[in-house]
Amino acid sequence: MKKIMFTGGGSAGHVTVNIALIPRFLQEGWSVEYIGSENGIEKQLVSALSAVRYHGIATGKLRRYFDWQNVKDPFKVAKGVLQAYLLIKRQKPNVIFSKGGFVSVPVVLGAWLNKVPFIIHESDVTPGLANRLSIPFATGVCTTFPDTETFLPKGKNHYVGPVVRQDLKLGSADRGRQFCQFTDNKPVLLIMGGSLGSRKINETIRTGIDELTKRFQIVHLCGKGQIDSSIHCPEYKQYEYLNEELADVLAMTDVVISRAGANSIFELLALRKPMLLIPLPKEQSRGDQLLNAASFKKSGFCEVLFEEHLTVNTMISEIVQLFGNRQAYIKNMGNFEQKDALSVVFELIKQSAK
Ligand SMILES: CC(=O)N[C@H]1[C@@H](OP(=O)(O)OP(=O)(O)OC[C@H]2O[C@@H](n3ccc(=O)[nH]c3=O)[C@H](O)[C@@H]2O)O[C@H](CO)[C@@H](O)[C@@H]1O
Repeated sequence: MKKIMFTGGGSAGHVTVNIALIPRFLQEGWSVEYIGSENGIEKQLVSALSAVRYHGIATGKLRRYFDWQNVKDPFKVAKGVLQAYLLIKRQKPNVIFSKGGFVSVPVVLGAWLNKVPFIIHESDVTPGLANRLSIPFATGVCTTFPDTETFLPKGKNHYVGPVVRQDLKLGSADRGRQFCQFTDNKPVLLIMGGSLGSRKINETIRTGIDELTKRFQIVHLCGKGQIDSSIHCPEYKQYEYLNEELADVLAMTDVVISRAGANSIFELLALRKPMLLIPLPKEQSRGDQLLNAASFKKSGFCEVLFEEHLTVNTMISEIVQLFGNRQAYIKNMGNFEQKDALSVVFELIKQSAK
């Protein structure tokens, strides 16, 4: 039986592509294991898959700011490399697939030391730090955006397009309304502040709640620990994070306000949901979401509101306008050619396996 090990984590954006691919490998009779951090979101998401064995290793975060943890973290990374090396040596996978995020670096090094081929996936236009460190050792790199090629060494690039979880397309609007106790005579606005939530977006939404609920029923995915229990409004439902219910909630959704994380926006595109994107600003990131949002805007899939212009008033006027023009965005999204990226990546991994 062939064996694959997946890695990737830190935020859900570094896990969902793996979650999309895992069922295909299981269906094809592969044994599937996962290496992630001891306590990250990947552990929570992968633990729900009973057929997948999870291994936790020590990880250090690659921070862009000063923190005393930065002094301890190199030791944790070294421990993680040793753990990953020994795990891979013992488990003998035929191939490793890495979705990036800081947990993936020790795994990639462990794979390289054990001479196990590994494929990387990069969802953003520009490769993240963890992937940049890993690319020189990788067998190949799958990309969501065609433009990523310019940042990769010759011969390693495989432009595959977005890999979207199949079950997201199977939602039911009726089940979504039942879950949220919503009616079907008022439009639904979904707010996704990225997989970890966004404080700034959360605050703005909550300040504008009276005005917004005049027009919309609202589902707010606000991030861990960010529920505001002082708000009691039947047309405003808050959740830290939704798993299996997300497909149903998306099915009943008319318009979305979202960060511009690559996985989220391609899922919204696949489901033809008009979106107002508020990309994570440059000060808090390497600017990948600004590029993602610009690319979607150019194709007519979304409107963009920069965080420096974000106020209750700009947000409400932009979302009302987007809702009014929603058919135009839906039409543009209909022109996007969906490739079967999942099968392409599956074949590529299969061919690379030793
Ligand atoms: C702060 C940060 O580092 N953000 C990065 C991170 O975003 P982030 O982790 O937010 O990732 P994405 O937006 O790409 O993906 C989020 C995933 O979580 C899922 N989801 C979200 C909320 C929820 O309640 N339930 C649920 O299932 C979405 O459907 C999606 O599949 O990775 C992305 C992909 O590399 C990057 O583009 C982002 O810049």
